[in-house]
Amino acid sequence: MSGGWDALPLLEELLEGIETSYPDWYLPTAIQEEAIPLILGGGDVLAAAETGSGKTAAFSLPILQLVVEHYRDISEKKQAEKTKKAQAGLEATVPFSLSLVDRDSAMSIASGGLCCQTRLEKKWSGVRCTSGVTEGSHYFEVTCEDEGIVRVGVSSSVSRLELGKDSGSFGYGGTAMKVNKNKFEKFGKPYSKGDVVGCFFSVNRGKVGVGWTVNGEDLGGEVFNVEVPEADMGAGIFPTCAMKNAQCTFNFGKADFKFKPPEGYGKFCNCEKIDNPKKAGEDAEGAEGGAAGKSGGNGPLAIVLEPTRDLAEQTYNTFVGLAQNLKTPAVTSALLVGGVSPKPTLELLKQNKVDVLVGSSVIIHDFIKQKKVNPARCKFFVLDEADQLCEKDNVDKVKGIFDKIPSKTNDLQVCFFSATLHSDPVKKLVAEICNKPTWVDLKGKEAVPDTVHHCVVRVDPSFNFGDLVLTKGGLKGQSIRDFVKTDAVHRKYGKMEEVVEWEEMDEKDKMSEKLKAGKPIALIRLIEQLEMEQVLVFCRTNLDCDNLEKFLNAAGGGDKYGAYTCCVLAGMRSMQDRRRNLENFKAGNCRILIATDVAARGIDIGGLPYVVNMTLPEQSENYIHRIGRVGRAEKMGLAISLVAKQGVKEKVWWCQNKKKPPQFDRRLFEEGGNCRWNDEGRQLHDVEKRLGGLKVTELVLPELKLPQEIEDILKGGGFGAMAGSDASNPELALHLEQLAGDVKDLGVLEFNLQTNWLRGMRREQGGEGGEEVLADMKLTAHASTGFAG
Ligand SMILES: Nc1ncnc2c1ncn2[C@@H]1O[C@H](COP(=O)(O)OP(=O)(O)OP(=O)(O)O)[C@@H](O)[C@H]1O
Repeated sequence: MSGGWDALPLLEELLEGIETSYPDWYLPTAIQEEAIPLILGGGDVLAAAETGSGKTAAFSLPILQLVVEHYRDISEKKQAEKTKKAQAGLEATVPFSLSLVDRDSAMSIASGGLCCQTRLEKKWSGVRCTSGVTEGSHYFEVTCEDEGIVRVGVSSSVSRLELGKDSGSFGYGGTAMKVNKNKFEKFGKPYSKGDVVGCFFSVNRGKVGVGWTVNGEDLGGEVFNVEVPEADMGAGIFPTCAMKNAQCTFNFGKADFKFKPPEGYGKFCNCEKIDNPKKAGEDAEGAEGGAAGKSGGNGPLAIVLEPTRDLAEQTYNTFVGLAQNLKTPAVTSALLVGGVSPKPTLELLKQNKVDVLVGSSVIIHDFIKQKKVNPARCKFFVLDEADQLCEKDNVDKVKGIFDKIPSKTNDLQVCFFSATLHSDPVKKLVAEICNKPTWVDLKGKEAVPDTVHHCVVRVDPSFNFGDLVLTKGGLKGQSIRDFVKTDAVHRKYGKMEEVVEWEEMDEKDKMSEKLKAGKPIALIRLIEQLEMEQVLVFCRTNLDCDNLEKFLNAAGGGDKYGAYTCCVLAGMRSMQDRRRNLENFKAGNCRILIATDVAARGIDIGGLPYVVNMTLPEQSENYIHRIGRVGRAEKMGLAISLVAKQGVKEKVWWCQNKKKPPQFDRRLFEEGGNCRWNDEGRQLHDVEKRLGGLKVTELVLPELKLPQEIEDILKGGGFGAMAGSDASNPELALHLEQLAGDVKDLGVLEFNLQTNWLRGMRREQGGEGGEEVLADMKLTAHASTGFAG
């Protein structure tokens, strides 16, 4: 049982996006419940679930969230960095402490700003005080708290932190050496852990004098007294230390000194200070991040591949719909498919505004090759309808794209989605591009929704189709056969030059041709008998689609009120045509959508009741995808396949070389031509095997005898209605009856409450006029609850 959308770890804005764009998605589907947390958790995911089970949202929701989280992460890191730097800037200006910015990065400063430490053994790390002087005589102390080498002294604000290297820098180290201008001289005595080094110094009109004490012992007064060139003086002279693997604590005089300063030198903290000019730098990156929180290179963060342009467009629309309420940051999706100008997307890509790029594998591959899409930043790679993407022509493109993504550095997450993921090519690609993927297999091999009923109608070509007349449409009363147009594979009904007369054909060819002519007629009988409001019809080839369209138009196409209005969704049509046709069909302006496998895979047409296969698909996987256009989102669907009567075969075009039909060679493929006998028996066997049994119904023209369970559904809610909404369902009917009683009781209760309250009011006010209101209320109650108060 679903825990609801709230049980999924999705952002509030995405839940709002669902509510706004898809108000009828009351609960997540099973694949959404399984896949969303997995994808959000990171790692590669392979998800197989039945057609129409909501797989698109199962990957688009988590991908959108991961994109948002990626940007928020960057934003947060920048914010933290900024805060750290701001903090550092603040503390860097606290007077008489060790600067958090004027220091080497290996030098850490403890809170309080007086204790410093470095663990580098081979390299000097230094730090200067936040305050300095340009005048006067001053004293400070440094206590050594650790083994390691310490060098204590003063330096100008422009000197290097490695004390003693410049002319304005003076140091005395634990190895008993003093240093200025990088000149080391033996001096004083060694000091180390536990010793207190005092530094007394004077600055007077560009002259700097420096001397040291160890544990209170003066080592000889100002042992340096030198003129410092103005350019090396910077802003002034600052207490400084440099160390290797050591720790020490400064005392600028705020606490009592351990040893008295030499005569004439005051507490450094009492000086007329100048501030260390080195402040926390501006955070250029942080400024760029801004409210949108977007940065980190160009190119899309997610690439979603689809096998066809129509599907890519559909998935792109889902991304846009679900991302509606994402504002901080907003997530931009873009589409890149053939047949649609790429300009707007390329412009967005140029401006580095594309977060999710959805497109067909071929086109995205081309644009990557042309360097117009940069996959360098891609972190999420989704293969929808993955089994089709693994087919011969596609798989090289997919691999080509994958190879260009720096998968290791980007920690790339790869997701495969499809109704059928068990083929060898899929397994091979998974092994090549996935890293220990998690499987979500909700249906195993038979990823078919329970809401789809299957039915095979045997077409007997020996039936005299010429006797059938149309009962509807503009040609009502006329024989149908005159309008049937076949693919001319037998030359009888086509407009080919070498017409072969019917009498010249052998029996096998005649049967095949009659079968071809019989199937569109059977389709019309089905549409009429089942009173199909809408149906999606699959044909083998573009040519078959064209011919069926012509036949249906002749039989009664026309506008949306025509008996057999139809439009085509096939690969040979332009993108604009396909889009318009699909929209027309979805809007209910046309009854029959004729499609090829390539065009209709994954297409989502809400509540579609019927699919008819004019011929079975070559691969049984495609049967799953075809029939998956119905029975979506828990709606009932019926899939009917027109299959020849046993023993009869249909000759079909077999175009391996992609020649256009007029150039087709009608000889069989084995003889060097472009034809072959379609093996429907084998195809049916494959489908039956995949589904675990199919109901075969013999076609009896003009009446079709439908299986009882289909008749039952037709008498109940019908196909296209929600599963379980069948009014003949006695349990449901009982439940509705009980509910109706409760609703009625509630209405009575509310009515009584309100009338009593009104009567009370009336009595209080000494009462005129209340009766009218009561009468009014009674009317309202009648209207809303259907009973008298
Ligand atoms: N949680 C949900 N509740 C109700 N309907 C949903 C839900 N999620 C998705 N849908 C709807 O279900 C239908 C099928 O969704 P989708 O196209 O994502 O299916 P699919 O599993 O990708 O199918 P296919 O394998 O055919 O491509 C769509 O109309 C979609 O709007």
